[in-house]
Parts: sequence; structure tokens; C-alpha cells
Amino acid sequence: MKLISESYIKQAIPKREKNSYKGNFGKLLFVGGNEQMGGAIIMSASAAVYSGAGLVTVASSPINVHALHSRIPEAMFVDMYDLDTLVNMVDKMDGIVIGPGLGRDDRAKDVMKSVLNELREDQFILIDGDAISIYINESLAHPKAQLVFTPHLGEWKTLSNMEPDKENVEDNIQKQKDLDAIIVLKKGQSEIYFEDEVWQNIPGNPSMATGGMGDTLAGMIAGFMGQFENYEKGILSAVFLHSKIANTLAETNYVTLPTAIINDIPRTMNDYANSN
Ligand SMILES: NC(=O)C1=CN([C@@H]2O[C@H](COP(=O)(O)OP(=O)(O)OC[C@H]3O[C@@H](n4cnc5c(N)ncnc54)[C@H](O)[C@@H]3O)[C@@H](O)[C@H]2O)[C@@H](O)CC1
Ligand SMILES: Nc1ncnc2c1ncn2[C@@H]1O[C@H](COP(=O)(O)OP(=O)(O)O)[C@@H](O)[C@H]1O
Ligand SMILES: [Mg+2]
Repeated sequence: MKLISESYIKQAIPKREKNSYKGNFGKLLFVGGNEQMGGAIIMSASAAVYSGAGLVTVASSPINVHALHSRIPEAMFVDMYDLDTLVNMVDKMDGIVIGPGLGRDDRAKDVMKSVLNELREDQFILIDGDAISIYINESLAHPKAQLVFTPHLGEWKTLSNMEPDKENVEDNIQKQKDLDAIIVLKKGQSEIYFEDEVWQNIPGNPSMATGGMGDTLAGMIAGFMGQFENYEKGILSAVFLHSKIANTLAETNYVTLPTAIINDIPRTMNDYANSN
């Protein structure tokens, strides 16, 4: 297992070209946030905006539109239950995050099926939270796009049938192949399973055990995937910086709020991009 290092992150964060524009930094769609869990998709989309994503659109329950616009005016909004508009949006994107606060009811299942059917090979889809259960319980077909799952240990049990105290690297490698997806297995020291290698993240601390922390990570990962030289660099850098920021915050805070991590993303990226 390889360890994600400080030096890896420093070389992975891209330098922005002088004449670049928003179209160079990823067009992302965030799908989730029902009537009870709008905060999840707002945190996820915020993390992508603060990670430097070029254009972010949120597809959510219409009840969340004002909260979203007041938190992140940078993001656009569509009604996720308007399936025609939703699939048109999917078409225009480089990557999609689906699941934070999506719920698991019939409407959520229809949303999920519409999005997955529409995907192309040149796109990525990150499946998190409730969308993990729907993917397995509805036996959905592998989408054409690059697939990424970001399960915590409870969600990994749904995906792999392995109990949290039984999961192990060797069996996880096999499950990664069966699922034909990149797996970000979230835990105290998260592990990232690619087709040909496994990485481990070292930073992180228990002040991060707060609702919304994984929603925030999903947004950072997608934000980085849309900008970095390749998906692997983006994913590893997001996992590392998410917990690195949390470690810095935990020096002076008992609990680390996901929104506090989000606020610190741009400055931390700058620090790493400009240090040797
Ligand atoms: N502000 C919001 O709107 C929030 C919405 N959330 C959304 O709530 C939905 C459900 O996600 P949850 O993760 O809460 O619920 P789940 O019910 O999917 O997962 C929790 C289950 O997994 C088990 N488990 C085992 N090991 C675990 C581990 N290491 N970490 C976490 N759980 C473990 C727990 O015992 C529990 O049975 C998701 O769509 C998520 O995005 C949450 O992110 C919390 C914040
Ligand atoms: N004790 C801990 N040590 C290190 N990281 C933690 C700890 N507790 C939680 N985390 C991190 O917080 C995130 C939690 O994700 P998740 O359970 O999906 O949260 P949510 O769904 O509430 O947003 C993961 O990235 C996990 O690695
Ligand atoms: Mg989660």
C-alpha cells in the first residue's frame, strides 16, 4: 500500500495557465438533497466551488433553491425531479456527484436511473451516500462513465457484503475489480482502491466525526477530478487535503465542522501549490 505524501500533493496541484477560463476547470453537476437533507448537497457543492471547480450546477428538491443560492451564489440550480431537464444537464457535464441527501424513495430511484442511463465514457460519476444503496438494491447496470464510490464502512458493507470488522485489503482489492470502480473507503485512515494500486491516507482525526464530513469530501474529490492532470491525482489530493485541513483546525477546535473545512480549501491549495 502506498502512502499519500506531502510531496505528492505539492506536485499534483496544477498551476493555472495565465489565459485559462472557467471552462478549463470542470463542469460539475451535484444531484441530491431531498426535503429533509438539503444541507448535504449544499455542503458537497460548496466544497467543489471552493476547490476551484469551473462551473457547478446543483440538481435538488426545489425547496432548497433559496438556501443554496444564499450559501453559494456561484452555483446554478435545477429541479432534480424534472427528469427531462436533469438528463439534459447530465449531457453537458464533465462529472457528476450523486447521493448526498438524495433519500432512497421511489423519486430518488427514478433520479438515479435517469442520470446513470445518460452518462458517456468521457465523464465521471461519483456515487455517495444514499445513491450507494440505490445502486445495489436496484441492481443498476455499471454506467459508461468512470465510476467512483465513496463509502464509509457501513456503505462498504452494502457494496461488498463485508462487515466493518471483517473488511481487509486483499478482499477489498477483489471487490474493487468486481465493481469496476475506484473505491474511496472512508475510515480513520481512508484507503483508495484503483485498478492497479492501493493508497492509504494518514492525516485525519476524530474531530471529523460530524454529519456532512463525507458530503464535503465528495465535493472536494469531484472538484479536483475536474481540474487535475488525471483522476488519480485529483482523488488522492482531495482525500489528503480534506483531512490535513481538519488536522490544522483540530489544533484549536474540539470539533471540525465541514463548513470550516470548506472555507480553508482555497488557502490550503495555494499553500501547497506554492511551496517546495
Ligand atoms: N446535513 C445533512 O443533510 C446530512 C445528510 N446526510 C445524508 O444522510 C444520508 C444517510 O447517510 P448516513 O451515513 O447518515 O446513514 P446510513 O444509514 O447510510 O449509514 C449509517 C449506517 O452505517 C453504519 N456504519 C458502520 N460503520 C460506519 C462508519 N465507519 N461510519 C458511518 N456509518 C457506519 C452505521 O451503524 C449505520 O447503520 C446520506 O445521503 C448523507 O448524504 C449525512 O451526511 C449527515 C448530514
Ligand atoms: N475518527 C476519524 N478519523 C479520521 N477521519 C474521520 C473520522 N471520523 C470520520 N472521519 C472522516 O469523515 C468522513 C465521514 O464521512 P461520512 O460518514 O460519509 O459523513 P457524512 O455522510 O455525514 O457526510 C470520512 O471522510 C471519514 O474518513
Ligand atoms: Mg456519507
